[in-house]
Amino acid sequence: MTTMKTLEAPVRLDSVHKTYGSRENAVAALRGVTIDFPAGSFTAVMGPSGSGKSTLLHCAAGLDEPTSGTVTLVGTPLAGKSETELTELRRDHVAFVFQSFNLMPALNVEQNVMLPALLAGRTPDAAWVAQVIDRVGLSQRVKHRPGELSGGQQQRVAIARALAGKPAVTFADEPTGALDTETALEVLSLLRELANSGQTIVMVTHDPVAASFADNVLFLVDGSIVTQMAGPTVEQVAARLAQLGAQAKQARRQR
Ligand SMILES: Nc1ncnc2c1ncn2[C@@H]1O[C@H](COP(=O)(O)OP(=O)(O)OP(=O)(O)O)[C@@H](O)[C@H]1O
Repeated sequence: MTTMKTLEAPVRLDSVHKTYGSRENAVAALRGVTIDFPAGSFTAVMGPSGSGKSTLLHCAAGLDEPTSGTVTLVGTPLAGKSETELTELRRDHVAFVFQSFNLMPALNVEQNVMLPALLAGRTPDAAWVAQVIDRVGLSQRVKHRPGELSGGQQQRVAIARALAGKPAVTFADEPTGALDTETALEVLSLLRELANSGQTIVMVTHDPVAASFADNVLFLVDGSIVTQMAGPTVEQVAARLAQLGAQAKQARRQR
């Protein structure tokens, strides 16, 4: 029995606007985004280059501050929070998985997975660390350094590190961008499992295959969510992207 579904969504954006620069240099990266990411949901964020995907992820994670509107992360409104408060909130509830893995090259697999706990001044739970490393299939590699692992294995270390802190939310920015097809599928299956076990996953991707692992796809154009797709298939996502691309081209011609 889980009570997850009855709780407030761990990530909520309400009328979020983000404008970079000012006056003649102003760029409206988000233009009024309202969306809830429910507990245990896996959402893919897609859209053309420059449509605001990374900005949405950064605002949702408290890494960037909206110009207006509100972001609520695990029940805490982010407005007015200090950098220290935001760092603590992220440390306790949020994990990140990036295209570039972001592992420490001098540390082995086990040490990389333990690092967030050590940085937070906590004693890592060795049994749990061993369990998450096993879960991503790397228990034979605990003493290896990132340089001795394949790209897919490195990304699995990054996912194990994300898992180790038992975060409520994982933000992933093109997590399979640097991986071959087979390892990409392994990483996506892991993210899918995490969502099934109650974590909330928000993933920016350009890849319809990656998006097809999500429960829901948000399509951003020019800083607005123009459409959503539940239960996406690769073909449906690819077709919608092509359609949005054609519309954007036509809109540019008419300007
Ligand atoms: N720090 C910044 N200063 C000025 N403009 C920015 C900054 N960051 C992003 N932008 C602009 O905001 C808009 C949205 O950028 P964002 O990176 O969110 O898009 P994206 O959809 O993630 O793009 P891509 O798929 O190319 O990574 C773009 O026009 C971009 O040039």
